[in-house]
Amino acid sequence: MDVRSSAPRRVFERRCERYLRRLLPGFGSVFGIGVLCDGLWSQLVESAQSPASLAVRAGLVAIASFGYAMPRSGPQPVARASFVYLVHAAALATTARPLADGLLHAVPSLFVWMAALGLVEPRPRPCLNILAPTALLYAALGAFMLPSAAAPAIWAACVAAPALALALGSRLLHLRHDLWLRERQLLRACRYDSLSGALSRQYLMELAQHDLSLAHRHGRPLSVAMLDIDHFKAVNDTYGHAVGDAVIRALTATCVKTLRATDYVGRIGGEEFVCVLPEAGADEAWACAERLRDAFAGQVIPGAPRELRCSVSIGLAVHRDTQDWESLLREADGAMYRAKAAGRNRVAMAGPALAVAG
Ligand SMILES: Nc1nc2c(ncn2[C@@H]2O[C@H](COP(=O)(O)OP(=O)(O)OP(=O)(O)O)[C@@H](O)[C@H]2O)c(=O)[nH]1
Repeated sequence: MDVRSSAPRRVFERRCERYLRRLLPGFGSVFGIGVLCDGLWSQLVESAQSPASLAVRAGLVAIASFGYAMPRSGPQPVARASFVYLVHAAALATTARPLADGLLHAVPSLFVWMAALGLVEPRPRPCLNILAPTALLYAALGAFMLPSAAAPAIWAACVAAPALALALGSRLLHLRHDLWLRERQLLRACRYDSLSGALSRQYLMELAQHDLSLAHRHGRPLSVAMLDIDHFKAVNDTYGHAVGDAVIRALTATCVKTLRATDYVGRIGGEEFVCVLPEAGADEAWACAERLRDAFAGQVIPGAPRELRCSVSIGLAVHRDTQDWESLLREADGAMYRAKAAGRNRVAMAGPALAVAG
């Protein structure tokens, strides 16, 4: 199966954008240091290099730093990277003035920096958008400053460097996309139960603990419902496990349909589910549980050889000030067992004044 085609491309694109934004300061400053070192080297090796040229370079490197040292809220990273490349390319071109064939001296450095962009921005279009102004600048400089015999060398470099960046980028993009897909699959396998699509026990606990801390902090209500399918073993024994699985899926679907968008459901055991209802006090939780119980009891299980309806027993617990998640869950579990003992297909509320209804 080629999972690549089914992946939401925009999410991956946004991730690439964030990646470029994160790497730009490091990459830009290394580029700037490289440009300065290149200037120093030129001055040491070629005494003709005027100190003024080095000063101009340093000034341009400082200007380029606005492109990568800007706050995150600044312009788009592709525009900033393009600016950094163009200004650094102009800094490299300053060797063109004092040195004979100075422009040709700058080309190898520029070639390396242009080709290296593929490692930072592997997406073809943004990569070309960043490199195009720089390549055009050098092609134009070559046309104006070099004899016609030397200019084609610069033009070849201006085509070959972006081509190399694209080739590097395309390989990297492929690897990163594959890695990203695998990461998503792994995350999905950890967070969701494969049979029902409900949250996994682990992920439900993480979310619930977070929501419980918020409820604590802001003095808001939060309720937990523990659900257990009634006589599930008999369903399995009578109709087989495939129908049992359909019952599990039907209960999840009922929860998803019945709960509010801010509520969530997880499967924490074979036929046991937990619903977390943030912002719901006792009355709202009770109404929600009754709605859910009623909806499930009225649902015909798909795939059963004859008309089959199942029921669920629900235990409710409402969070109090100092309560932790484990004890809240224990209370909901205790209430659910009382709902079973009272005859099943009913809702029970934990607490000193025990209420059971169905
Ligand atoms: N089909 C299916 N069955 C499962 C799954 N996980 C657990 N079970 C079965 O769920 C049944 C649980 O039965 P019990 O705990 O005895 O409870 P019950 O029959 O629902 O009885 P009460 O809870 O007292 O109403 C067992 O037969 C398990 O084999 C699953 O993923 N699919």
